[in-house]
Amino acid sequence: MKVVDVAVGVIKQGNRIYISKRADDLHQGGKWEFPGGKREPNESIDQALSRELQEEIGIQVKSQTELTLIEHDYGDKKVRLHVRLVDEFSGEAQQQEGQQAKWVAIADLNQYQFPAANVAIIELLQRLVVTKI
Ligand SMILES: Nc1nc2c([nH]c(=O)n2[C@@H]2O[C@H](COP(=O)(O)OP(=O)(O)OP(=O)(O)O)[C@@H](O)[C@H]2O)c(=O)[nH]1
Ligand SMILES: [Mg+2]
Repeated sequence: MKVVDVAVGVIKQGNRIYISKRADDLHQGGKWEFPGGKREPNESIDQALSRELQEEIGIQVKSQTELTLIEHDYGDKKVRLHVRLVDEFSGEAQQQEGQQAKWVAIADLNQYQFPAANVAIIELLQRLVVTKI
């Protein structure tokens, strides 16, 4: 099965992260996610992330740093998540297609249901907080 490259943005303001709810009819629908999406042909991950965050939540990324790379096989789909920390941006994060979204303290991320591949991202964020990024 072909692996799908996905640019994922962990958008951070203070100790809070922006999460949004995936539409019910999508892959892993109804779960919470970090905004982002599939890389298009001829696009770098940087470009894909900037485009997706502009399209999905209306912000302009000013800096992105690599956090981690996660490969996950959902059985029906294989993804490679290129996870980036975005802590500088302009504009106000707001869902452009009306999905639910919220800013959540890193310590509280466990209270939300994410796709299985995200468990490792949340563990990493919580570890980084303890050691202070
Ligand atoms: N955006 C995003 N996708 C994730 C996360 N975790 C995770 O497993 N994925 C998977 O990555 C894949 C691509 O994400 P996506 O559906 O946002 O892609 P997209 O915005 O390009 O959607 P589109 O196909 O409707 O244009 C999906 O199969 C999704 O289940 C996450 O935290 N954020
Ligand atoms: Mg998306």
